[in-house]
Amino acid sequence: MASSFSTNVKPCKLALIQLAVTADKNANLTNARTHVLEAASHGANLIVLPECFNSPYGTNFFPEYAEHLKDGPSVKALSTMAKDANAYLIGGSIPERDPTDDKVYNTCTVYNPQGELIATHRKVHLFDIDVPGKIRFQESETLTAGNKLTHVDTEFGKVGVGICYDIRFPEPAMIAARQGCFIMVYPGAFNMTTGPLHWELLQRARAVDNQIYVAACSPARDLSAGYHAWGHSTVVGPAGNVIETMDEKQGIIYADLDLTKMTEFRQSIPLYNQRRFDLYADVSKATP
Ligand SMILES: NC(=O)CC(=O)C(=O)O
Repeated sequence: MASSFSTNVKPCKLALIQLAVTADKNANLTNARTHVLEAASHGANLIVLPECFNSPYGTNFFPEYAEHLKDGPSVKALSTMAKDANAYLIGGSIPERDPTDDKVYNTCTVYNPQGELIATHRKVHLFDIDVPGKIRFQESETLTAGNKLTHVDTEFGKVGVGICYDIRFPEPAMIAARQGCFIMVYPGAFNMTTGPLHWELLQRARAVDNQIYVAACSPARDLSAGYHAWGHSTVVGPAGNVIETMDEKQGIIYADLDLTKMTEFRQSIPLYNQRRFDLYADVSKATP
């Protein structure tokens, strides 16, 4: 099966904004705006914020900070930011309350340069882990899982979106790549146990298996908070190479994404024409 992504698109400059998150939602939104406009002033036209950038990361905080997408302050602020930045904005994630069932979701909202909300992704795989003596976290105590995969059409090509724990599952990235996405973007907040072990490894794995770009954007580490994020927001190329990464502090990294180079790499190692779907299933065809 040949690769189905289009190369007839503009190159783009990606920015990952590793924000310092506080307990003050308005301050978080103001900080996000400052950094989004800074990224845009450096030429970024695809800008990404971290998981849970408007609230502390913790199961007790999700219901307290949750808001409706229709008229919540975060969606309004993000839409204005995207418009003022004249850029696509992958708005990290926020705790979302659905007015129809009152359930709370960990939701990424995506905006075009006109500030229109063009996609939403609710975290599909909830972060429920228990590593004895290290970390126990059960998102399902207060969150409900989403039930769809998310691919967003942009003028730079199709973008796949997942949130944090979603990266541990190879299928969504595999499906996105085979359905024409050139990048998977994961707002995410790994921690001091799983970050050093798996953060970069998983990004490189998703990239090299699928010959796509992968970007993961974390909050900055705050040792006074209950959850210590690993940081290290990173962009990985279609060869599995780390293009750009950073430490645990607040900051921005940039990467020029070039689909021509991606095509050349795919032609030199042509996995897309060599798959043996006579021996194993094509998960992208089995999507409900
Ligand atoms: N926070 C997450 O959703 C995931 C995580 O930290 C991990 O997989 O490790």
